[in-house]
Amino acid sequence: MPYFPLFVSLADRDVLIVGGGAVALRKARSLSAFGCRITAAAAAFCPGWETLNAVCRTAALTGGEPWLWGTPWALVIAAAGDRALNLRVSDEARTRGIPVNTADDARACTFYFPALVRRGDVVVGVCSGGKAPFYTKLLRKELEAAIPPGDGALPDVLETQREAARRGGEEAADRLIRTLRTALDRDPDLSASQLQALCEKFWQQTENYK
Ligand SMILES: C[C@@]1(CC(=O)O)c2cc3[nH]c(cc4nc(cc5[nH]c(cc(n2)[C@H]1CCC(=O)O)[C@@](C)(CC(=O)O)[C@@H]5CCC(=O)O)C(CC(=O)O)=C4CCC(=O)O)c(CCC(=O)O)c3CC(=O)O
Ligand SMILES: NC(=O)C1=CN([C@@H]2O[C@H](COP(=O)(O)OP(=O)(O)OC[C@H]3O[C@@H](n4cnc5c(N)ncnc54)[C@H](O)[C@@H]3O)[C@@H](O)[C@H]2O)C=CC1
Repeated sequence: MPYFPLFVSLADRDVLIVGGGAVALRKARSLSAFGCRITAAAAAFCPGWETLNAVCRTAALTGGEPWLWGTPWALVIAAAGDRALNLRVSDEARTRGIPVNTADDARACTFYFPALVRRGDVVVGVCSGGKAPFYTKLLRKELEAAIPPGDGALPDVLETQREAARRGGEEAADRLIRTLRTALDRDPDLSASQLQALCEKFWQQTENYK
């Protein structure tokens, strides 16, 4: 059964990552763009953690340590290189009703970590139902190439165009987006007011626009 992509706010929420290797770091990097506070706990941390705004606690763990569970975590990621530790962390999180991702066992996950493409507020998450992460990774690379970098500027300006887009119809609305993309492709530094002006010009030139 496929998993439903639930887009939730992590702003100002606490996330626990158990593990300090490359896999834990990749997940921490992905999460750090979403405004959560990250606490990582591991016996050792690989290079790269120092560039992240994460609280790193160095300790050999069994997963049942009371100090690990004193915080109301929004999410828990079990990504240590120790299967027994990851399973214990997964159990402890599930007992508390906390969504948990277990990096070495798809069956011990209550949610999967997606491959991500992010352009500002535009977020695409890819998942293969836990079956083929290397396929998920390829799809992510293809989507990276398909979604222009400038798309991150679109939601803020298009938010102001919803009524006009409804009145203009779907075909015109699609053309408006392509027009803005072309402009951003030429000049990625266009300001919000310049984009707004382009929208107004677009509608003035659009036939049948009432
Ligand atoms: C269930 C899941 C749980 C979870 O969320 O971690 C899971 C589980 C496992 N992954 C394993 C291996 C690999 N995972 C990757 C890569 C990624 N894995 C990610 C997600 C997920 N992986 C979840 C399912 C997602 C889905 O439904 O598709 C991505 C999308 C997100 C991220 O981790 O950031 C990220 C790509 C990000 C990107 O590129 O954008 C690579 C490739 C690489 O690293 O280059 C390999 C090596 C190749 C291989 O083995 O296939 C193993 C075996 C471990 C072992 O044998 O030691 C398990 C355990 C198991 O399958 O039970
Ligand atoms: N889901 C995914 O995307 C992938 C998952 N994996 C799995 O993810 C896990 C981690 O992989 P890597 O980061 O490459 O491993 P790694 O060996 O580089 O790092 C393991 C980390 O776990 C910590 N650790 C291990 N036992 C511990 C203990 N008892 N107490 C505290 N810390 C402990 C180590 O200190 C280290 O920080 C492995 O189980 C691997 O099989 C591997 C590839 C991709």
